[in-house]
Amino acid sequence: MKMSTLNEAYQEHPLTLGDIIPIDFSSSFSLPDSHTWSQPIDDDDGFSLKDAGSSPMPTIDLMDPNAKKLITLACEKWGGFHLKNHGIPFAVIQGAEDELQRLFSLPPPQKMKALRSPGGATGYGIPRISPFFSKFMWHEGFTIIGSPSHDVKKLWPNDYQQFCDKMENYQKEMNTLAESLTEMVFDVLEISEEKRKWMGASDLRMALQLNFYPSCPEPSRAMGLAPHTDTSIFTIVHVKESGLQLMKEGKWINVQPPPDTLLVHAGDFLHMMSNGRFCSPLHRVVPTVSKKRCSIAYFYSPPTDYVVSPSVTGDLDAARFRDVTVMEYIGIKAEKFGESLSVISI
Ligand SMILES: O=C(O)CCC(=O)C(=O)O
Ligand SMILES: [Fe+2]
Repeated sequence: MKMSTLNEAYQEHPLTLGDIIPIDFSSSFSLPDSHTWSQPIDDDDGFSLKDAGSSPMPTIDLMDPNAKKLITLACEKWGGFHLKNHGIPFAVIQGAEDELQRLFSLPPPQKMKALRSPGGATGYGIPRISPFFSKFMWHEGFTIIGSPSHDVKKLWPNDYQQFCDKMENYQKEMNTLAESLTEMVFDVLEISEEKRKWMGASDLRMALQLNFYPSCPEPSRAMGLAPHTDTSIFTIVHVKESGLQLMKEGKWINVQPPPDTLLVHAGDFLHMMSNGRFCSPLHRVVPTVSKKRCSIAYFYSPPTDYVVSPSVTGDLDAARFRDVTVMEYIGIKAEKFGESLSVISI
């Protein structure tokens, strides 16, 4: 069996404990200086968070006979879309969300038992991108790769099976969905059968990120999740609340998901494979209200030894990125973060 992508790559890029351990949010009645971002978040571009009620990004019906074309257009224009009729049973999504709530409701000392190790990829902790910012985010997370049993046993020694079952069901459904979306864009990009050999049924190697944004005493000065792009082909996010924003033409756009949809967006690997045609949108989460918020992000990526290379279809096009293995790119991202795509640009 292949080693998991992130577990392997992160061993080389350990963090300090200060960049893993969250504060005790439940006893923070005002925003500490360490978590206060300099600008009130909703003032920087005049795009009011009070308009968070609808999303300008397209909603695509997976059952639509034109789905492939619509997905292509949305990936070109936005780097993402809302997906309805995605086929994932409500009970599977609700099951995962219930377990997420159960986990983050544990008392802080209990959650600390499953703390991510400095060179590790899975378990409990603050966002892995924290070292790139001078302030901390109003966020706690739990990362799962494959079976979560190793980490969850530390939280519920006798009662971990339910959590594992719900998360594994969720991962299986997400894998099937991500694979069919990826097949569509790979067809459009004329990616060869040879380059798709890694795709296969019930692959549990992908990362699942449970995000929890505790209720916040001063939301307009806090950052839920700082701006980043994802290291994936596609990321599929289950989220109900507002707060997620995508950067489009220099402006932050609110992308409040319509009911019963999943949010799908491209990551850096699809950007590279499409030679820049599909964007990997910069995105962030801002706490819009003092209420808590949660999301589940599934990152669909090729195996570590896969060579990501731009698919150049037109005769006049030249590759804009050099070939890079998934492992190498994860290493570049761990060091260079937002500069990573320019590091491999030709
Ligand atoms: O919480 C969200 O809406 C987005 C989460 C996200 O961007 C991530 O986990 O990479
Ligand atoms: Fe993300």
